[in-house]
Amino acid sequence: MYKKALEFEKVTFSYEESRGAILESLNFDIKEGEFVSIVGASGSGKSTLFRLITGLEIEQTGRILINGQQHHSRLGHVGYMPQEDLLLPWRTILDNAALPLELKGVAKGKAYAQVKELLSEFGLEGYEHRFPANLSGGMKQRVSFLRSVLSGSNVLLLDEPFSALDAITRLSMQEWLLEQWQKRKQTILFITHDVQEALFLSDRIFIFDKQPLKEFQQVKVPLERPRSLQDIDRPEIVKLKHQLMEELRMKVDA
Ligand SMILES: Nc1ncnc2c1ncn2[C@@H]1O[C@H](COP(=O)(O)OP(=O)(O)OP(=O)(O)O)[C@@H](O)[C@H]1O
Repeated sequence: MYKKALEFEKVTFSYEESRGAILESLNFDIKEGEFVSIVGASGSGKSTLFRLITGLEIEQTGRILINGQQHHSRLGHVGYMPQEDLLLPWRTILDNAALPLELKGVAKGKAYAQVKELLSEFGLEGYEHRFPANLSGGMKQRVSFLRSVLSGSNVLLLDEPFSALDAITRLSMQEWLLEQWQKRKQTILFITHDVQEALFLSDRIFIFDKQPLKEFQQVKVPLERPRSLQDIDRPEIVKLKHQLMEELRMKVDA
């Protein structure tokens, strides 16, 4: 039996009961060290799922377990990287990256030392005293990722982290993320609108349909690791990509 990093057991959630449930008795689990992407139409509940996992929203019924444990408050038990980098413009890169440690009460000197150890791996060495406005989009996302890694959790939730980047930067960030994931062996849950990105990165893809979300289709990506960007051009993967895009289109039209 594999170790589970995240479990949903019969989870039901609605923002307002009168408007119906977003999730209804939903069950799924994610293995420790797995990379799972979620694709689905706008409004299908992807961000709501993240808000539940982070503890920003609370389920009405059912259980959510992180590393096999149900927490009274889930806040701080997962690393979360939002769509926009949310770096504080008045703080340097060093101070932005040290924020989760500071919030945990780690002394400033110790927090800086931990950040500095990782700067070169994140391609940020020499930039630590700059402010976010003086960094490229890809670099800002790396600072944001560094911050979620420093949260200390082995479960990371990434909400369309590369959607605002240009195509070339996006591809190099995808490769970089895979390298980091392979090195750190964290569990990643990744929201994207890009089926090709999901295929390149993931072990499994969850396809969210209409609400209420009771169950969803899952696809296991038939690619071994390590992967390179050329793998995406294999005929069987191109075929799967078109199939998934067609299914998503039909769900939107339905
Ligand atoms: N704070 C809120 N209060 C009430 N309803 C909400 C709230 N946030 C989201 N919703 C509704 O919940 C449903 C799911 O929204 P959610 O943001 O989870 O979708 P999504 O799949 O992340 O969409 P997108 O791809 O556009 O980000 C939508 O119908 C949305 O209108």
